[in-house]
Amino acid sequence: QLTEQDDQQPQPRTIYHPVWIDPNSTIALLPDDICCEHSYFHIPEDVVLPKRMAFILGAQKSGTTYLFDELTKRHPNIIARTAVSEAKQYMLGTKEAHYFDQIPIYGLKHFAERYAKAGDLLNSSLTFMDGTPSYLMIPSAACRIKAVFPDARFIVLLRDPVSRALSQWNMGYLWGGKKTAFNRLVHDEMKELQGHNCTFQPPCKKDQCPWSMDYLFNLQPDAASKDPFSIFTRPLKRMVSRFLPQATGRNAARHHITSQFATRNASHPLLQAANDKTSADNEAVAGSVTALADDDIRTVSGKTLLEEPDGQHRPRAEIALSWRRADGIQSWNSCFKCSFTCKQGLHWTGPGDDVQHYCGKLFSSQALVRRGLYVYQLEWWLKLFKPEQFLIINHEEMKKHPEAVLDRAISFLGQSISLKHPAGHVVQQRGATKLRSNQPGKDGQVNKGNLVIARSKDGLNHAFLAKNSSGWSLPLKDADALTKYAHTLEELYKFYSHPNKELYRLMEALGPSSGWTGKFPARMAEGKSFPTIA
Ligand SMILES: Nc1ncnc2c1ncn2[C@@H]1O[C@H](COP(=O)(O)OS(=O)(=O)O)[C@@H](OP(=O)(O)O)[C@H]1O
Repeated sequence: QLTEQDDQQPQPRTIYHPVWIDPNSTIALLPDDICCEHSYFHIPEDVVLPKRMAFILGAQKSGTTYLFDELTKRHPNIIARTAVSEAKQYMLGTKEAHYFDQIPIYGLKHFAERYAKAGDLLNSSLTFMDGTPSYLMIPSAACRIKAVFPDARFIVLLRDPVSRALSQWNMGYLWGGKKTAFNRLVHDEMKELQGHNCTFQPPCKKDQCPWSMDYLFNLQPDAASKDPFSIFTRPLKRMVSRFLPQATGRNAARHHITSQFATRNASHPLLQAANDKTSADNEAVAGSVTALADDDIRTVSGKTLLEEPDGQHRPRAEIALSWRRADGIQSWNSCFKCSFTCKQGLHWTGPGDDVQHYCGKLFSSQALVRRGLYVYQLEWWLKLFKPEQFLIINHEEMKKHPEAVLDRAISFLGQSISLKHPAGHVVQQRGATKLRSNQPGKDGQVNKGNLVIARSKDGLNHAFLAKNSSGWSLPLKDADALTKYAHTLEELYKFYSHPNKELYRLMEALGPSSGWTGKFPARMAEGKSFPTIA
């Protein structure tokens, strides 16, 4: 019998693609990994998608623009999407689609159509590229890409996380908006991370970290002297709730799954080697960390909070675990949640989703510090894709040997390096706006090698406008930044030394085919990386 509804026009069939996770995978998803479930979206049946899709995933400020431009300008078979207009060529034009990292998401047709204007999507000799550098740190983006392009290829450029952070801060500074000091941003983020148990980092020895009490006294003497403990309240509350005997059912369940995860994770063939090596390190730090963690808990509560309901003390080692990477950052995802960039004014994600929850409310979206925790980001991507789908490049190497890196990237994308044009050449792609040539710009802007340095006072706009060759470098807005923030930079180098080590171990586990070589520089080359405004 026909109902009123059946009488209506047939609705287009909506297929939501939950993200596919290999049922045989030895890597388990945690409850906090649910953002994959929230990443579903509609794939229309009639949408035509590129047969071969590749992404430069990040990291932001690691030379992604240079690489993207060189690949798409100099290789006839590596195709960027078309620009809407020449004015928007460089920002959100051809390079950064920002499609998989936003909610609400536009229809896939919207994503595909600008690629379709640039080349035949079904031509399997063409590789289409999206160079959005925030994808790497957004777990939900990985889920979505998995649903649409499970066989995509990924290029990941990684730069020393400290100079990367400074470069990002400088861009924001130049970009306008709120001019917050670099050390202030770092400090706030560190607090935020600790508040979410998202740091492997041992709690600071009081006077040794830039985000320590002493540092805060210097930075904000008024606030700190009025209520010194307010500074630590939130992070410690989290710790307390985690270890209090009257743990909620959720916490108990979570703990159970966490242990399972640790076991399953350790048995994953890819990560096993890395984990084996890491565990010795973890054991080494556990003791000192335990004492510090204990201290902090006691300080806040005024009593011992480590008692089990039956009066037993929890083993110290278990507390220490919370600061260890394997358990402390039990899931990269839980420390980034299902973060997305929210498009302003729109409030839709999907059935039952709470948009606000995923829109940078839990963590600051700037993520100066988090963006540099590459190893955890990569582990997440490696949960969803095969290692051979990744090429991971040290930014240092690209600086020194750009042509060799380009060749490697071209081969990795399955293209022939014999078709690569010399530097400065622009392949005219179908439908693409003509790119400007490699000539020095107006207003004293000069090309230095492949880097464009704007010498004008309002550096950013000019740097963008002057971007007449691949890659771009922004003048350091605050010429004294390196001196002013020397202490914070120094502390950041210490902070990253552990995750960097873990990164190198993961790279070792992946083997030479990952593309990774060398290490990050131990210090920033003074005055070299950051030109100042003349
Ligand atoms: N060929 C080459 N090799 C190595 N590094 C290079 C290259 N070209 C540009 N750059 C440096 O890359 C920084 C900009 O990175 P991105 O293009 O990824 O920035 S962005 O994320 O798109 O905003 C930017 O860093 P800073 O100058 O420190 O800001 C550029 O100097």
